[in-house]
Amino acid sequence: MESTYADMTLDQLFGEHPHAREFFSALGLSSLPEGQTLGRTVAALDEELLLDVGIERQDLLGQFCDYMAGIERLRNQQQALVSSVTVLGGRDKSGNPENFRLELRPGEVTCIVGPTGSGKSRFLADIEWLAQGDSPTGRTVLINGAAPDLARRYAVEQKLVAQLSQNMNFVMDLSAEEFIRLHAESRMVADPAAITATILELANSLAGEQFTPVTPVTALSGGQSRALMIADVACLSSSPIVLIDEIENAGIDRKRALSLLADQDKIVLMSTHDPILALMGQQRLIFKNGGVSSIRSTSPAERANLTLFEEMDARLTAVRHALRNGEEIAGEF
Ligand SMILES: Nc1ncnc2c1ncn2[C@@H]1O[C@H](COP(=O)(O)OP(=O)(O)OP(=O)(O)O)[C@@H](O)[C@H]1O
Repeated sequence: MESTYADMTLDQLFGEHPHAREFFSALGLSSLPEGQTLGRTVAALDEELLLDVGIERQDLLGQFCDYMAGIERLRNQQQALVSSVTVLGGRDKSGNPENFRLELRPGEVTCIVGPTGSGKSRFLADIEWLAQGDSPTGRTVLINGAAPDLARRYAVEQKLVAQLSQNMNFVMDLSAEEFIRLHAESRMVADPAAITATILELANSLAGEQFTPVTPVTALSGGQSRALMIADVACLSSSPIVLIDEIENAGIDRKRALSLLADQDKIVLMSTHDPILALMGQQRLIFKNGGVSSIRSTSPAERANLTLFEEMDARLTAVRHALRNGEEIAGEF
């Protein structure tokens, strides 16, 4: 394991494992050269710096591995909490039975597509509510194959489901840093300052437009709030299920946001009208008239098309930027 981490560059390491950064921040080693491998970085660390943090150079990688193994254990515990979510079909708006049994596992992204008003948000609401045949759709949600107990349905702490919805309005008079730090402290993490810094950095890497730690949460744009909440859910929330009601048009790096959540072994369900997002999931549910009309796995051919659509999207993004900069939209884009 030590050599795997040692051979990764720091930007790779921090990109794939957001928690890795906290280990170094907690040691006071926050400004590390990100282009270098971890092994080289450790070899080049100043002797006095190491003396200050009280750690031997040869022990640093081993301690880092222990820390990462601890993070993995925590993740497994969370996974043990919810190893599957099963949704049993109910009925569509006309009362026709849906006849499906859907099993969702940690680390999977499931997309929900269908025309406006076809019941996508209702489906997410059924999961959020852990419906037991008692919602307008008559669907039933099982956790680990069984009906969840009442405490789970009404829990305010340790909620199973975190929800990211399209409209996010903050009403608190706090800066982004204060807001996240309050959350970190309430979750009693070992180093709230370090995790707050990680979340703010991650959110900025997802958001199109940067914001600073002192930006009031009420002044964040839609995309920035969205990015902040995604980073927060990925790093701080213990909820194993994440429901996302549309992240298109939010001006954030959608692909990274999704893989970040899936990498944290969350069960991700996302309602979307965006074809790129719809093909990013492992499977998609197609809605009609309030019911699931079919379930499709993303095929290899669709994945190949996704690459093409992403290139088209990148071109359109370039046009959008050029328009915003007042440029003429002519020639190659
Ligand atoms: N199976 C159902 N039985 C009864 N009512 C339903 C059913 N499914 C959805 N509805 C109701 O239909 C309305 C529209 O559904 P919903 O808001 O979920 O659509 P949507 O696909 O999310 O639309 P949009 O894409 O515009 O957000 C809601 O009032 C919802 O409660």
